[in-house]
Amino acid sequence: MDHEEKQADPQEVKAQARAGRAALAAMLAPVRARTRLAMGLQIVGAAATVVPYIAIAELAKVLLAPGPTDEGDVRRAVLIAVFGLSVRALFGGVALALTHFADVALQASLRRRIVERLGRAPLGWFTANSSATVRKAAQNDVHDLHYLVAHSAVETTAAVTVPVVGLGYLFWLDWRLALLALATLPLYAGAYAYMMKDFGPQMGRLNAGIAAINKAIVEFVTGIGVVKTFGRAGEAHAGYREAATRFGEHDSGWVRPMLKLEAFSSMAVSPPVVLLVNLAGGVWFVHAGWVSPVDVLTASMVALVIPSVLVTLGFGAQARREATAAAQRIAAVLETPVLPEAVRPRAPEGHEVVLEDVSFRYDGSTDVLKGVSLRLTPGTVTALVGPSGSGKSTLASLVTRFHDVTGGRITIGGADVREIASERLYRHIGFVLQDVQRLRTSVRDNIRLARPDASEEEVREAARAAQIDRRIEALPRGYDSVVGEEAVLSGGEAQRVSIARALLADAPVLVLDEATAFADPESEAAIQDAIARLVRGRTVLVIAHRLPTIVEADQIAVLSEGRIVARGRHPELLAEDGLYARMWASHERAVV
Ligand SMILES: Nc1ncnc2c1ncn2[C@@H]1O[C@H](COP(=O)(O)OP(=O)(O)OP(=O)(O)O)[C@@H](O)[C@H]1O
Repeated sequence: MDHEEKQADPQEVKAQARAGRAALAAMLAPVRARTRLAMGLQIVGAAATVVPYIAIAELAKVLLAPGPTDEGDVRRAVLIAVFGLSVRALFGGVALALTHFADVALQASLRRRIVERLGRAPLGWFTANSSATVRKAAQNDVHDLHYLVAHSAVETTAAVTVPVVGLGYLFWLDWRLALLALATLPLYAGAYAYMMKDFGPQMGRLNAGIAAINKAIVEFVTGIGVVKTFGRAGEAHAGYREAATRFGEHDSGWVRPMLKLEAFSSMAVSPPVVLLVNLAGGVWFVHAGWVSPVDVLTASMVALVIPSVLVTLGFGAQARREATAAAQRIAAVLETPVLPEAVRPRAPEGHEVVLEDVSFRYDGSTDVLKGVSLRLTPGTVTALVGPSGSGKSTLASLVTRFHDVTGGRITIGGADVREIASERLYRHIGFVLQDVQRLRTSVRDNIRLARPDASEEEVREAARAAQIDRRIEALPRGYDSVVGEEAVLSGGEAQRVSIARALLADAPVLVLDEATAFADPESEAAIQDAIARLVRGRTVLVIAHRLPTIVEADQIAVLSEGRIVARGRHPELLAEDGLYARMWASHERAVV
């Protein structure tokens, strides 16, 4: 196991942090004005928080003063306290409402921008991985901004304003009282600075330790079958034990002393200690004749408020860190490459598909397809065959414009696919792929995805032709069953739903990836039958895995390492005695 603890390059970490802050600032720009207004209101509201304390002190002075109590003074003190509380509630409430409205607007606009951007992303961009990223960005990451926008700005403002105004009042009252209110803070700050001294690298080591333990657990669990079979449980445990021991050593070496220090520093700002210091010091001040007992009481109340600022600032910093990371992920999704839409779109005339000298690379350096030219005549089936990795799926995905070619061009009915408006393109071209697109909605809606206005009879007709109608009718709620919940479909069944969808869409050009392995012969025959119906009369490009499709195809294109190395019908290619004949021979051997 690798125990090397990788330390990130500090320059890189700094650049990352800068990029994160910039992404966050750009994302929050639309709500900045409202956030600032809310902070302004909150300063007034928070300053008013101190007013009742002062009013109570004044009231105490009035009540404790020798001689008869002046009712007018009492009433005035009470009114001032009520006024302070009201201003605080009103301004604080409006400030929070403003930031919450800003947050709702920001979330909605970010989600809209994500959807709008993804609507223009090439379909080839949508993989399982990218779907997870998008889901995380649209749900969790956008939500992670909530605390920062709706709460943090306003709460931090309040947390800073209250002690500052309170201290200002204490300085006005007596500077010694103000300093007394701050007396325990240097202890806290000193302990905190000491804890933070080595924090970054130590946390890195701690996280590396946890990662090592997790890795050992995953290794053990995923290999448990092999481990048990060969009676090696002891050895497998050793990896975990070693990782756990290292973690434990580090834990006792750094974390435990830190925890003691933490407890000490928290105690320095805890209410009992603050109260004790202020009252004890206050008693001394009173004896010295510097202040009155009522002033000591007021100062103690203000001193109690001060530590709360530390907690709120801590939360604020944490929220900012999380929001920064979230903003970076959202920014990445918002920068998803998009397929350019033609300014003056063209309409295809006819259904012939022509690939002219097409090249393609995923990564900007290696050509996966090199100078591929191919003509797909309307009403014929072209079968793509070739070894694994030769570029068959890539070629099919270019015809459906899941990606744009990096060289050459592809035309449908004489128009470059890049010049056809995408909505029109997908009325013209249908696809049934292995990685079957199943939506979490009713089977009916899955079938009529391309034609939402299709009648019930048309949906059923398509399902019948795709040989899936009886299976759907046997589902708990028939066509209303939700795919993935009530309708758990096997690979073969899902592909037949896709075929029904393509039949209903009735696009004249069809790209088809035949399923490789759906075991039972009944399902196999049903799919074969459904496909035969589907391809009839269309321009078809099929990634062929089944013998009948290949043998009966009007044209077979043999791909090898991104080039078409042979083209023709089955008997012609066999006679050429090249790659195709070799593939055929090994296939026959495998079948026999
Ligand atoms: N999304 C992708 N990003 C980067 N490279 C890819 C991507 N998809 C495929 N490739 C690479 O392109 C080459 C052609 O892959 P492709 O899937 O088109 O071949 P294939 O003939 O369809 O293979 P198979 O029969 O195994 O499905 C391979 O080297 C593959 O690694």
